[in-house]
Amino acid sequence: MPAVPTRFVRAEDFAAVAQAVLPTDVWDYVAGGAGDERTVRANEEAFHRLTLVPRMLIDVGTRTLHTTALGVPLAGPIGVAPTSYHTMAHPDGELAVARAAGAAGLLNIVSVFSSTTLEDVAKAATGPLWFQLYCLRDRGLTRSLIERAEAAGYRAIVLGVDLPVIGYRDRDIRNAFRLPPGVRPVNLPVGTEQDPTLADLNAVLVDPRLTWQDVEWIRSVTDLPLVVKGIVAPSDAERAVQLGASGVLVSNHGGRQVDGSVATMTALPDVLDVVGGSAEVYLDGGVRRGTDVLKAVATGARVVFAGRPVLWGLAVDGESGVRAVLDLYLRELDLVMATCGCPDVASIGPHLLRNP
Ligand SMILES: Cc1cc2nc3c(=O)[nH]c(=O)nc-3n(C[C@H](O)[C@H](O)[C@H](O)COP(=O)(O)O)c2cc1C
Ligand SMILES: O=C(O)C(=O)c1ccccc1
Repeated sequence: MPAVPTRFVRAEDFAAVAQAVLPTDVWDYVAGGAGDERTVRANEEAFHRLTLVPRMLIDVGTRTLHTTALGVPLAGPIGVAPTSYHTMAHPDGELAVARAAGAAGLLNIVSVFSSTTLEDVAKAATGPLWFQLYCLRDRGLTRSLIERAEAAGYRAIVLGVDLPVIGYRDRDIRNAFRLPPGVRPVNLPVGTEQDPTLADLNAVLVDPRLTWQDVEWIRSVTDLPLVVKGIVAPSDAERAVQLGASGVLVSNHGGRQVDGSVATMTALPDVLDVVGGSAEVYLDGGVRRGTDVLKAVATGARVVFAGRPVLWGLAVDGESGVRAVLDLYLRELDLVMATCGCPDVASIGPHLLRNP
């Protein structure tokens, strides 16, 4: 086990310490969501409503959590969701997260709004990386980012489609939140002299006129598999797959975009009904415990991703804090698989759910 105190028994134990060490406005940026934060809570509550029906007298003496995503071997069906500006949380930022995810053998999705260049993250990484892109107003720049990700060894493009503009986030508005000094979107050509709000930066760069035609264009300019992130409507998932997406990441951006948006675990079964046979389906939002991972995988998710908990670990203790958070997910998942009668990921199925 990593060198962190045993008071960290669950991922959420890192939240309280992270809150204590981060500046208030940075904590609010990470923790907060859109509006009254009903969807932030709904994501977690949807997991709580699902109940498990463990199975007994199955040989679980030898267990493995191994799985794959788009052919990439992984130590488990949990990964790192893309989040912006990791050096806000810890000076080692994205490098610490990449090292921790690699050491754990887990998939790491790197945000285009990283505060470390995508090339430097790739050099530090020892495990698989996917690159999360927002389509920018400047299509030449968008294309060059895809080419840089290909050259650096990223194995998929994850196109974020749920952020035409940044949602109405009460906490950030109240705090007039701005990027801390020295924290910049270094993949992108923006000056270092301004003192922009996130919404300003976003409005300058990200294209709010994006449509399905642009998804086709992005699909056409790369040989990397395409994952569309930020979908909750089954018809949107269907269209993404028709246009050539290999995967769909069911996400409401951690409740940060549309307050009142459906919880991701509520949306997941309907998305699976439509595209589950033809694409891999992933989920994020409110995944906090090994039981949550099990419930999502039992419903049909290939891999689930954690956003805020990774940032809590990063704020608390850099690389080893992230490693500790990821290890908690794996350890909890291993034990809940054993106690539910699942020796491997393939044996996790809807038979374990009370309301499949
Ligand atoms: C501080 C923060 C920054 C984020 N930045 C991005 C981003 O740059 N790109 C992206 O696709 N999603 C971003 N997200 C959304 C996450 O990828 C993910 O959908 C969400 O955090 C999952 O919910 P969870 O935090 O409850 O695990 C961000 C989320 C947070 C909390
Ligand atoms: O804060 C976010 O959730 C996010 O996705 C984002 C996107 C662009 C710039 C900064 C943050």
